Amino acid sequence: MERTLLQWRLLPLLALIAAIVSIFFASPRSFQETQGNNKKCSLLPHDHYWISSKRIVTPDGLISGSVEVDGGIIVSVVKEVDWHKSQRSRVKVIDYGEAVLMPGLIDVHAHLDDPGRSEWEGFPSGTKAAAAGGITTLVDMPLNSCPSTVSPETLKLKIEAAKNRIHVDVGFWGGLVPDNALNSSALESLLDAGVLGLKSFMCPSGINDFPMTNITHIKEGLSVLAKYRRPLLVHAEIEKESEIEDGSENDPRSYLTYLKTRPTSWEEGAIRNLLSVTENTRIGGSAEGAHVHIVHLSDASSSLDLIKEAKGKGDSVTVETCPHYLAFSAEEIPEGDTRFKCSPPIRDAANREKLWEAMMKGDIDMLSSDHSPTNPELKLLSDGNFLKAWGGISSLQFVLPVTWSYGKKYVVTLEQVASWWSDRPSKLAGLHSKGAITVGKQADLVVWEPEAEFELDEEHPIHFKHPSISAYLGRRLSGKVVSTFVRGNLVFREGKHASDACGSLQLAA
Ligand SMILES: NC(=O)N[C@H]1NC(=O)NC1=O
Ligand SMILES: [Zn+2]
Ligand SMILES: [Zn+2]
Repeated sequence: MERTLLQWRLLPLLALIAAIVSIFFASPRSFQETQGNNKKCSLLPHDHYWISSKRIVTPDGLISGSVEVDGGIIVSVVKEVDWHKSQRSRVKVIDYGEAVLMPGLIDVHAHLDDPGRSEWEGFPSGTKAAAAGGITTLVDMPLNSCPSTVSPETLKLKIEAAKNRIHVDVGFWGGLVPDNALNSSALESLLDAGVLGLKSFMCPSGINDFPMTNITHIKEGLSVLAKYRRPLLVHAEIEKESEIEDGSENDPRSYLTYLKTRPTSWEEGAIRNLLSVTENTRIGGSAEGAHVHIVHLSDASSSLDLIKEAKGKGDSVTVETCPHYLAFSAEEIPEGDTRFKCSPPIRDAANREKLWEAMMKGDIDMLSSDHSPTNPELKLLSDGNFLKAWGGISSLQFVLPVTWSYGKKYVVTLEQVASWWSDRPSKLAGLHSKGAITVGKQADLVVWEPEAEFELDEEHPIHFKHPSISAYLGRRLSGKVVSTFVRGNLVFREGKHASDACGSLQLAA
């Protein structure tokens, strides 16, 4: 009798003590304390936790093990064999098993069109798509928003528009245009305001307040950029006579007509011209410290050869291509299907093959989306007029599975994907606290299942604003994003976003 009574009194007491102890150890620090009083930034109520995976992509190769995140920073990376129970007993462990844990993607080339053309995309939808695609940082292009980002005042408008509306981290490129290119104090004030570098066009951009630059503008721009050690990104096409003038004699619904209006000689001519000033970026040169990055290379022949040659001579030059040039070929673009229109254009299958070879050899340094959406009406989908439709591919959410799916044939490794999408882009943009799973870096991470296949059908949730204009619709891809972490915040998990937009602005200091 006495024993039962004792049990009755002691048991609840013991249970209470156990509950208090377990609460204390399971949630080590109050979430509110550590997340700037905002519980809604993350789908995970922990600030200090471990992530385990059998496939973690680190700079030292693929490991099976665990990554410890505390306060948004990677504080340890431990191989499975070295991971002792004592290390994890006090904190949450998320075990992703066979899913791959990789640094989050850094997309250095996206047009979010905000402010001013947010009906084309906008910061909320664009960054939600990024998070759902495993992109943890993107750098927004200075054109297609209105006004273009070409001065401290117009950068300020971007910053205002992005506040509390971005779900991943966002930086900005400024525009190098004739108005500021020959005015070093104007350029300096734009760089002082925090743009990560500049972007210019060697042909008409299609946007009225973003005129093209000539080689003198570019040369002057580089001399200012040298002081800041920031890059110039260049859209390298130059208008030359084409095989057909304006296509008026030809069928505007045929992709071949459009292709003939922008031949490879446009890229080659621009790159030849551009590389006449990049010798200044060599060590000891007048623009040492500046760097030239050629965006969205399409021509894998003469244009690429010129770039390789310049690199060989010590010019500070890099080049990117985009998933659409690696996934599609001119031969397969249906008549009137303007979803595939972009510039420079998607070329033939033999060129695509050469682009992949250059990726595998390391001659092309990195990838970017060049997500350049518009209002569906401007894609002229029912007309199918390639000559009049808006040029730009919508892809932001799909770049990881597209790279993986189309790279399978070439036996692309996970380490290469991380190099093309995280390491190299972080260096280009000067985002040195990002881009790798190593101690001290920000915990920008993507968890994904390379083997999981899915169909981009009507049922697939697409977060960018106008899914109907994406050339990827209807494709079957492999590589499903499971979770995305931005500075330790779990911003996306299994189709769901954290409710608040807690991305931070990445301004150059
Ligand atoms: N203005 C703009 O976004 N242009 C982009 N679209 C495209 O296809 N190539 C570009 O440079
Ligand atoms: Zn461009
Ligand atoms: Zn672009």
